[in-house]
Amino acid sequence: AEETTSTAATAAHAFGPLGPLTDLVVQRLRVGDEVAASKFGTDKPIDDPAREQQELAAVRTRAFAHGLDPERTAEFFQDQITASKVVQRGLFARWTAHPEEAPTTRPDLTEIRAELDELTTALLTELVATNDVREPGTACRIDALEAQISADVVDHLDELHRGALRTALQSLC
Ligand SMILES: C=C(O[C@@H]1C=C(C(=O)O)C=C[C@H]1O)C(=O)O
Repeated sequence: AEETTSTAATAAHAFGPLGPLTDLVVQRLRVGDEVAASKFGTDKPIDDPAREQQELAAVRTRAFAHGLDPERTAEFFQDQITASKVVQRGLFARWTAHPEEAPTTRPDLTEIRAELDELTTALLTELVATNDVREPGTACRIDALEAQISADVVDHLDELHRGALRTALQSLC
């Protein structure tokens, strides 16, 4: 049943010029669910500052190579990491309060991190493709809202993931 749900969610598309980027952001949030499942009930902390710094350093270098602003790009990825931790903390709280909802299998964090690395590449490509659309200003904010609100609906996001999506998109424009 889980598998069917995530396949259907992947098929949904957020609207507007920032829709494809937002679809990737939602995909990354969903990987946050897997990260939570891999850490819950272990001694692995939700926060891994060393891993985060390593990701952000790589992103700065790759942003420059892609012709993107390194600081702005790092800020976007910092938001993705913060949003992932919002999801992880929310799920930890949910699973602690309702142990019957906790995952019964524990995915491998190394494999999940490889998925996150692939999403980083896809996100960088989409940041390049939307560089003009993301010119700071009202038009970008409207495009971002359109993408965000449509993603809430088409991806059937719950309260936790809607909040995390807001965090993930907060410095898009
Ligand atoms: C996803 C993880 O959890 C946290 C979130 C991260 C992210 O979204 O990239 C990175 C490190 C952790 O602070 C992880 O440990 O890999």
